[in-house]
Amino acid sequence: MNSKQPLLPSTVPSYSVPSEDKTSEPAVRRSEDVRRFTWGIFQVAYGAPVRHLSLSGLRESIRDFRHSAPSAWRLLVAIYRTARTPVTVHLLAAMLLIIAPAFSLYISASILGIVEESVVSRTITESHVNVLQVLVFMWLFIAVMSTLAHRIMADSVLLKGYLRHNFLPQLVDASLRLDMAALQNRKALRSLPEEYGFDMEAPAFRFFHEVITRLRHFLTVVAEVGVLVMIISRREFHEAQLLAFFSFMLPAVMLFKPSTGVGGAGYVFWTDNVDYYYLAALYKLAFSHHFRPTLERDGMRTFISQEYRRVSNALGYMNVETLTIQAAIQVQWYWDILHSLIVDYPLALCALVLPWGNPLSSLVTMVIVQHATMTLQQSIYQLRGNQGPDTLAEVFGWAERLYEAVAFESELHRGTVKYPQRAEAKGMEVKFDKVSFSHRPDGPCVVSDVEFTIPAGSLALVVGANGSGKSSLLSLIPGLQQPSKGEIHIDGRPLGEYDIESVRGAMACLSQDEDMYPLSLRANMLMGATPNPEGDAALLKDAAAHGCATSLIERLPAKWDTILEPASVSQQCMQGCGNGYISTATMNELEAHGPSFAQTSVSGGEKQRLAATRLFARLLRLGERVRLIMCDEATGALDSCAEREILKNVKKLKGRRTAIFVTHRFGDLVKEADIILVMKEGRVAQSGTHAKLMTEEGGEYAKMYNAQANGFL
Ligand SMILES: Nc1ncnc2c1ncn2[C@@H]1O[C@H](COP(=O)(O)OP(=O)(O)OP(=O)(O)O)[C@@H](O)[C@H]1O
Repeated sequence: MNSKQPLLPSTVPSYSVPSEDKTSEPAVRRSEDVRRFTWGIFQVAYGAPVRHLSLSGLRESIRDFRHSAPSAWRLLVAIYRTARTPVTVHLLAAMLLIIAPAFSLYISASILGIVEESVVSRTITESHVNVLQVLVFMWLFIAVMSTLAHRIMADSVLLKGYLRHNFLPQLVDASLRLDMAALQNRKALRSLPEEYGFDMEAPAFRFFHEVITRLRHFLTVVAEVGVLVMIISRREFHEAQLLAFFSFMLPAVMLFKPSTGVGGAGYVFWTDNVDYYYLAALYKLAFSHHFRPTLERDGMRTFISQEYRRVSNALGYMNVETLTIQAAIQVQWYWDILHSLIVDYPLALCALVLPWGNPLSSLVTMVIVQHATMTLQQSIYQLRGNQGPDTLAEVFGWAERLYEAVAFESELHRGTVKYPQRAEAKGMEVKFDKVSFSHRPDGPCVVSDVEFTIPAGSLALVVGANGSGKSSLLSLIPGLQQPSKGEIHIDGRPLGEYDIESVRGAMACLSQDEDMYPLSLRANMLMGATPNPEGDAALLKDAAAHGCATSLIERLPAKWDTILEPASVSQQCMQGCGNGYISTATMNELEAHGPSFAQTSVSGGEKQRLAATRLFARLLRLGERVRLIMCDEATGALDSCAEREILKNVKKLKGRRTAIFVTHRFGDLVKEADIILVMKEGRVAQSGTHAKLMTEEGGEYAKMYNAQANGFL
């Protein structure tokens, strides 16, 4: 959708239906790469098809092939080594499917030849009978074998299992190596599985399947045309002409007929019709339960209902269903007629020329034409249907991208120095030396030229207005983001020189909006720890007490085993893929016996209690190893008792560690802080103790403090 398009117009302008219906004959308006035309209320844009036969296109394809072929070959070999037996079976099945239709065509023509000879000579010899029997037996054998081969190719369960087992652990590592910067880079992500793909396709299978299937379908057509040439060479001139016509016209029509009205190119579509977007928004408001509480609360039910009717009337009977346009823009009419004559009704054309030939011979030719066209049709449909948007050269490119993803190494952290575990250390010293940072390379600096030192063991506060850069600043300390300028020093050494995992191992952080992982609460709290059946229960109890979450966990349905947001997996067949609708009784069965993926809702404050409990579990577990505690406005949703209690507990456990708190609430903490950094528009506007900052006249800190203090008057 056009981002400049206002979604909810203040006034709905009158709507006019486009005068021309250009559905069947797209009116091309632009001759550059992207072409556009109007389709009902929609604008359609598509890339000009580039897959025409041209020397430059051919050269480009060959160059792409040569570029990607080594990776493709490497991946094919790796797949073979991973799953020798399933791959061999798969390849044998593919070979059988290549020769089966051509062979069957050959056998049927041979049988018809024998029948024709017998009718002409009015006798059937014993050798003819023997040959006939062998041919029929072979025909049936091939039919059975190709049915089995189809099943093997379609199933591929074993092959997928091997691929999953071999490739997924590598991809898991690759994904976990992606740092925050890389996560914003779509190129780095494009070959990694989607987060919802757990029970979906096996890695590299699609590549293998595409390569084998495309080759198979191509070779199948070649083999069929080859057999047809053999058959034609044995027929009389008149029939041979007829056969030749169908053998070459049919593949030509089928192959050259564009698959859609835009030549099979991918396309996008949108509309500038404001009513359309307004109606879509009203539809969502009416049917989404998410908005029901606010709509009910504000008494908007009647308004939505009336507006829906009004805008629906304004839009009239225009089709707003994008499914039709999504599915396909129809091909030009003359292609459909040509297709119908040559491909769908070949026998009608045959019958046209019948009176000029030998009736028996023509009859045999008609049967051969019937069989040949059916077989060719099927193979060409498969060949075409299998062509996704990518060419074979592009499919080869998938292998290259997979290897790129597996080989990804973070650009950010190359340091190797382990952060020292000194028992006598007071805490972690954090120094910012003229540090600047922006979230995007071309974006504004959200941290600008920041300089400060937080001595080891001190308590530091970061305060400032919303958007002043506090969280961004904190994210630089564990190296989640890389400064664009300047350097951060930890205990006197540049952060970049450290093995970042070891520095992070010495930190315990709590951020603003922390979600629980889709695991049990117990697993959340003890993640990474060696299981200790006796100690764990005590640790969890202690952590929950510190995080004010004891009674909350008691109330949860499965206590510590509760999973707040389980990672759900599919439990239903896909309709429209040969499966029918799932009956109510079947759904009831699933509900009664299947595991529940229902989410357990907790309030914002309860979520923060659990996140705080996780922080305390880490602190209690790692003990002295943690030298820096960072809390980024982690108590904003808590009631004041819980907030006070949790902060008191953090301070209690702080010990000799350094602690950095980002806060908007100027409670007792400000008076205890050794250093307060006041952020304003990405810069440290002031720094010092509370007492010092309060004396700085007209200072940002005093203004904020007084505003809050006066708020309670
Ligand atoms: N991932 C991001 N991508 C782009 N810009 C971002 C991103 N995160 C934050 N920003 C922008 O950076 C600026 C500083 O945001 P930051 O979250 O650091 O401020 P803050 O002081 O912590 O705010 P608050 O008090 O509201 O939590 C803001 O303008 C924000 O919009």
